[in-house]
Amino acid sequence: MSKLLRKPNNQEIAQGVTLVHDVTSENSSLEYVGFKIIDLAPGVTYTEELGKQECCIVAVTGKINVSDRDVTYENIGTRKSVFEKQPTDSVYVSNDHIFDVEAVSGARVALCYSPSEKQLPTRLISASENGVEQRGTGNNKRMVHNILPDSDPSANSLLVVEVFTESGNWSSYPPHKHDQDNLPQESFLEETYYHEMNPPQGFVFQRVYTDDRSLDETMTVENGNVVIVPVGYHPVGVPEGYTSYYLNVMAGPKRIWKFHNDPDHEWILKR
Ligand SMILES: O=C(O)C[C@@H](O)[C@H](O)C(=O)CO
Repeated sequence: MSKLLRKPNNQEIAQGVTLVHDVTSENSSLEYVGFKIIDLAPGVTYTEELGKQECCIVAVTGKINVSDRDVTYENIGTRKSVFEKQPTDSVYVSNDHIFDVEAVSGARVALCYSPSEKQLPTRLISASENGVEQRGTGNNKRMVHNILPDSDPSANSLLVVEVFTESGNWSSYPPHKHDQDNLPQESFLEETYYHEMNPPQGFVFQRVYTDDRSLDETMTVENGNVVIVPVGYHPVGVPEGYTSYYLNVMAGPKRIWKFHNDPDHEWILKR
């Protein structure tokens, strides 16, 4: 099994709280990005003390209340399935806070982390604030929900987006990378991909590779899997009949998404 591909772990860590994924700097090669998926049964509360990390709490599905013990946002979350293709609500909580996530209905919640020292205000990022972008042409069309783009100064390091790629299409394509801290040409951002497919028996292919091919892995990614992108290009191809959803978390030393296209494939943009 690839070191970059994570299957759901589904560990019940408390009654009604299932830790589906847990990517940390201890169990991966990532330094800047941490990622969890938790499933909560209705009425159950998950609590976490952040320490020196900031967190973007994304209501992937279901309704939740989120509190940093100072401010509380109630009944947030907009969809039963990501494939309703509606943006959802999220909450940014800065380092050194304790937060509670209480499930109003059964809920799947993504917790996106990055190391952080400087406190910023807790903030509701409402669904209506998500910039919805249609990118690409032909079989490269995809739709993006910008939850925490680099134009939004709410976070110190985190960048968070959702991407929907229709049947037979490609995204993160032509292949691009962001693994050099060399602005203004390119930024260094690690990344995680949390994938879902509709219908759920579907799969996508994701390749992660570097110019020198010291890393070159092509993964068959199934519903609920996470792909870790420490470096390299990371295109996604979606087979006919299936729609792909993924939630991207990116972070690095500078909060700028400046990518570099693979020169071998950049011509695709110029057709
Ligand atoms: O435009 C896309 O296809 C989405 C990707 O850019 C994705 O968010 C990513 O690769 C980030 O580096």
